[in-house]
Amino acid sequence: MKKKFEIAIIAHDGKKADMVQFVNKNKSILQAENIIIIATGTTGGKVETIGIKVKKMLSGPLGGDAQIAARVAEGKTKMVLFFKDPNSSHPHEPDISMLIRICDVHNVPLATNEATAQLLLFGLDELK
Ligand SMILES: O=C(CO)COP(=O)(O)O
Repeated sequence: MKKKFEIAIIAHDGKKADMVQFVNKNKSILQAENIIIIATGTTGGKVETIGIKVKKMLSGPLGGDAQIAARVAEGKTKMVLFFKDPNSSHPHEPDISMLIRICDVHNVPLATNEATAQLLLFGLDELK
């Protein structure tokens, strides 16, 4: 558990409060010294308010999901925790689909809801 392990967190507007709560709940796991957290812009800004260090990408609609997809493709991001809102539509849906596809192409663990995200964090030691 010494090698750097980059985790991306992303939340749609309707799920941002859940994400902040989730990150807070999992602080002890996420603040391990080798874990780097990156996020889409607005999600990252919210998570920073609880004292978590986050490297912020662009906001989702401006290309943040696409930037994270590129990092997955390059082998930099090793896990994606994405709290999608299934009840809202997004102008950047093509970027969201691209991110999901790229995770599948590169066999990178991707959670699209909180329950799965929790299981992935509990399984983190298996992956590192
Ligand atoms: O739109 C998003 C994911 O598709 C999230 O982006 P923000 O965190 O910038 O709101």
